[in-house]
This record gives sequence, C-alpha cells and structure tokens, in this order.
Amino acid sequence: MHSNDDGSRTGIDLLFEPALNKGTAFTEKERLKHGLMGLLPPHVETLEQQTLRAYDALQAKDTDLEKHIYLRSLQDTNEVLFYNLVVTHVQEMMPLIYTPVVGAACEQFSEIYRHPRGLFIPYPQRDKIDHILDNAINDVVEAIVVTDGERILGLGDQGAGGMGIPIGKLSLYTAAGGVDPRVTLPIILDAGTNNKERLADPLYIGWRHERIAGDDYFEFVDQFVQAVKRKWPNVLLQFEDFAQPHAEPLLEKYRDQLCTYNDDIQGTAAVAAGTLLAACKIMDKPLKEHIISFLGAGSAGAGIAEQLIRIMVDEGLSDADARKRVFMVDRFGLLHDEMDGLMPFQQKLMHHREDVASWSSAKDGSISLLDVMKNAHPSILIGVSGQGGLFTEDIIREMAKHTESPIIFPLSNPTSRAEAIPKDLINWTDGKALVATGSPFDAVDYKGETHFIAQSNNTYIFPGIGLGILASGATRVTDGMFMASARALGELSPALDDHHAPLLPPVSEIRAVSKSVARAVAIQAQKEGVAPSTSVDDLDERIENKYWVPAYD
Ligand SMILES: NC(=O)C1=CN([C@@H]2O[C@H](COP(=O)(O)OP(=O)(O)OC[C@H]3O[C@@H](n4cnc5c(N)ncnc54)[C@H](O)[C@@H]3O)[C@@H](O)[C@H]2O)C=CC1
Ligand SMILES: CC(=O)C(=O)O
Ligand SMILES: [Mg+2]
Repeated sequence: MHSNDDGSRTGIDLLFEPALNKGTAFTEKERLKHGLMGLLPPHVETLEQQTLRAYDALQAKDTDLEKHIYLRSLQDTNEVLFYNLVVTHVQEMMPLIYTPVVGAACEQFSEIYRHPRGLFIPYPQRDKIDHILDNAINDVVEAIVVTDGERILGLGDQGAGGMGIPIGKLSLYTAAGGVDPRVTLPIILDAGTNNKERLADPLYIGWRHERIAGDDYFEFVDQFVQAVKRKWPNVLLQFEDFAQPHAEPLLEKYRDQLCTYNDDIQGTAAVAAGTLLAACKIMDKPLKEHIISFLGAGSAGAGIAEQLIRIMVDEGLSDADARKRVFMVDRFGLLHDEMDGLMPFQQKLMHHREDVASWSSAKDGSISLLDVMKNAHPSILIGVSGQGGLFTEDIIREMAKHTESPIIFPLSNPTSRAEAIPKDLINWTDGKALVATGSPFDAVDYKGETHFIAQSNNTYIFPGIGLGILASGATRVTDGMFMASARALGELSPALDDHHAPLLPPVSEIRAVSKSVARAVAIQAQKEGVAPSTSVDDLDERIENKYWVPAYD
C-alpha cells in the first residue's frame, strides 16, 4: 500500500479511498505531499465544478437504473462529491438513490454489482462475525442499517440484493440527517433466499441456499446482535425490511438490549402519524373522531395503527375505544377473533367477529375492504399491503359516499406497489381526497385545481431519528421519541398555512425537516432519561456541530 510515515494513504491508494478522495480538487500542495503528481489532470477544480461535471454525466444516462449505477459508483469513488451532488439536487436525486429506483437496483443487484460497500455476513460464516465486523473499513461506527433482504419494499425476497436498501437508507442518514458517512455501516445478514429467480441466476452474488428458518434464523441474528454489542456497544442499529414473522419479534427482543429500532414499524408509524396529524389539523377534526381503515396488517400497518391508537388515547379516548375505531384488513379480510393464524401483534388489533358478523358480503364470511367501507364508513384509508392497485374504484367511491374529505394514503413502495395512483384517487372522489403516497408522485390537476401529493415516507423520520440519537448520546429508542418525531413533522406541514399545499414539506427541505425531527427526538430522549440531560441550547449546538456537510477538509 502507498502510505506516509504516519500510515495515511498516498498515491493511487488515496484516490481509491472514497472517504478521502478529492479527485481533481486535490490542491497542488496536496498532490505533492500525498504522492499524487502525474496521477491527476493538471487543472485543480473546486467541488462546485466537479459537481457540475457529475450532474452533466448523470443527465447523459438514459435510464433511471443507469443513473442509480452512476451515483453508486460516484459514492464509491468520492463521497464528498457524491453527497454534494445529492444535496444540491435532493428532490431529483432522492428517487434515484431511494424509492422507487432502489427497488430495481435491489432486484438487479447482482447484475449491477461494481464495488464492495458495507459488510456481507453469510450464514455459513456465522462463527466468524467478530472477525467480519473487524474488517469494516470505518475506525468508528455510530450507525448501522441491517437487513436480511427478505421483504424489500413491496418486492419480496431479494436475498443478498437487499443490500441496496441499507446503502440507500444510510445515504439518506447523511444527505438528509447530516450523519457523517464515515461513521455509517450498511450490513446484510445473508440467511439465504427463497427467491427462485435469484437462486437460478448464474450471476447471483448471495449465498445460494434456501433461507434458514425457525430457531436457526433467530440464533443467527442473535450471534450478529451480540457481536455488534461487543464491538460497538453504543451503536445505533436500525433493522430494515425484515419479513413479517421476524420484524416485530426481533424488535421486542432487542429494544431494551441496545440502541435499536425497526424503521418499517416505528419510522413508518411516525411519518404516517405526522402526516395525519397535519391533515386532522387542517380539517379541524381530531384523530379520535376519525374511523381508520388499513389494507395490509403487517409490520407497517400494525406499527401505524398502534401509533394512531396512542394518539387517540392522548386525545382522551380509552385504549379499548380507540381500538374500536381501527379496522385492519389483510389478505383474508378484516382481522377478527375467529380468524386463525394471526401474529400476536395482529391479535391486538382484531375486532370481535360477532360485532361485525352482518358486514360480510362474501360466501366464506370474510369481510372485505369494500364491506368495511359500506359498514364502518372510515374517513382514513391507509395502504401498506405491498400490492399495487388494490384501492379499486368501487372501494374508493364507496368511501367517498360516507365522508366529506377522505384521507387516502397508498403508502406501499416502490411505485408499482402503490395501492392506487393519486390521479385516480382524486378523480374517483371528485377532487375531495387528501392523498399522500410512499413513493414520489406528481401533482394532479383536477377541474382547474392542483392537488399536491405529499410523500409520506419514513425518510422524513429516520434521518432525524439518527441525528437526534447521535447528537444527544441516547442509548435507547423509545416510543415517545417516535411520537415526538411525528408531532414535530406534523407541525412543519405547509398545509397548515395553505390548505392547497401538500401535507408534508417538499423533499427539497428534508435537511431542515431532519434537524427539527432530531431536536424533538433528542429533547424527548432527555425527558425519558435515555440521554444525558443538557440545556436545549446545548442540544441545538450539538445538532449543528454534528451535522456533516459535504466539503473537502
Ligand atoms: N411509505 C413508507 O414509508 C413505508 C412503506 N412501506 C411499504 O408497506 C408495504 C408493507 O410493508 P410491511 O408491512 O413491512 O410488510 P408486511 O409483509 O409485514 O405486511 C404486508 C401485509 O399486507 C398483506 N397483504 C398482502 N396482499 C394483500 C391483499 N391482497 N389484501 C390485503 N392485504 C394483503 C400481507 O398479508 C401482510 O400482512 C411495503 O410495500 C412497503 O414498501 C413500508 C414501510 C415504510
Ligand atoms: C420506505 C420503506 O422503508 C419501505 O418501503 O420499506
Ligand atoms: Mg423499509
């Protein structure tokens, strides 16, 4: 390796170190000092000039996937330049590094694989996890996002290709949340895959084996979590895109053991709650007066439902009364107590069959979403089923019959999995619907009015959660911290001042939003005694000091 006496990289090795590489921005003095003479073209550029070139190169790509590949390659070459490009054009870049394009990138991860990033931990190497963690290129690790690739967005099991998700989420920790990229680490726990297409793909980069299950699976995850605790006892560990049978049990198992959370359950709950709180405020109707229906009673659905129940209880309802106002419809209809095979977290959200017995219009007695619309008259409908197009015209028209301003959030990702497209929702409700989606959608013009579509995605929450935790030194992630993030987000809604504005601030403001979320989260962490207490001024200063901006040292 080319290095100085102090061990720091020089020469060509420095140019291949993305965290340190400045490319054509190395000054003449630096080129001399670090053995770079002749390795770079002579003209010394500024970061802004480099960013212009990178932006032009990006525009020359024909497809979104090619743009994603280009951006990932830039990230693996020069992180400061990558983040400067992303931050300068955040609204345009976010869909390329995150949903929807990251979905295609995960599906084709093996085909588009170029450079290593993060850590791959395959099941057969489970006895060597300590050693694998020692190989992380970062000296200090403060935030990890881990997946096992089993429920990638609404695209199902992508095996090791799921690695695209921790990489994308951590890019937003930095681009939105200002977390120094050098302290972040994406990890895939490769427990195999049951995706036959992946297993049959000669280019598949993962462990070519069906998924391990049951106790073996939970032991594998435990070996990983214990190794993480040994190596980085104070790290923030975010679980992402785990399948339903594992997501909630893992959260319950580890939430009191280390600083950890599940973004699909808790981050999603907070963003949906924040968006709904804004909607309730502009309608001047508290959440407790709404009837809420869900399509998809999985990790995200149950996470959001529990958060909304907590809000209704805060507003004065009893827990039992709040639950009566929530209707969870899954694959086999409305959840009720005569249904078999429900997970414990779903059982908390089911209705008594006898209370709803007369609702069914099906021969098998199941109660569909349409039945719920006809009988419960929900004013809020949330889609987290991972299936595209399930909010059909008859369902939406039925909903609109019984409520003045239907609130409809097709939150499933990527775009192909949205339960409905905003244009249809606006048409079918004669312009009355308040719509927010998980992936980005354009505004809809209807009868001379423009309806802006908020992107209710946990990206409004998790970067701020990360920043708030790291800046405050929080050691645990509590439900209260998510509630604080939801309320902070709701307060930032542009629709509070202008009813025609979208329910959430635009993605272009995500950095300021993340700071506000971080502040609320940090204050709450202190209140609950999971972070050392300081003054709010001190917290503000810490958040500012912690906030990394792309610039060369
Ligand atoms: N907007 C956002 O920030 C977020 C969106 N999501 C999206 O939500 C979706 C679900 O995620 P999870 O809850 O984690 O997955 P999950 O697998 O835990 O839950 C999905 C549920 O939908 C049900 N389902 C499937 N087909 C159905 C049908 N035809 N009718 C009714 N229910 C059906 C499944 O049985 C399952 O219970 C994904 O597409 C994901 O991308 C998840 C997290 C955040
Ligand atoms: C946004 C997100 O976390 C998901 O779709 O899974
Ligand atoms: Mg997710």
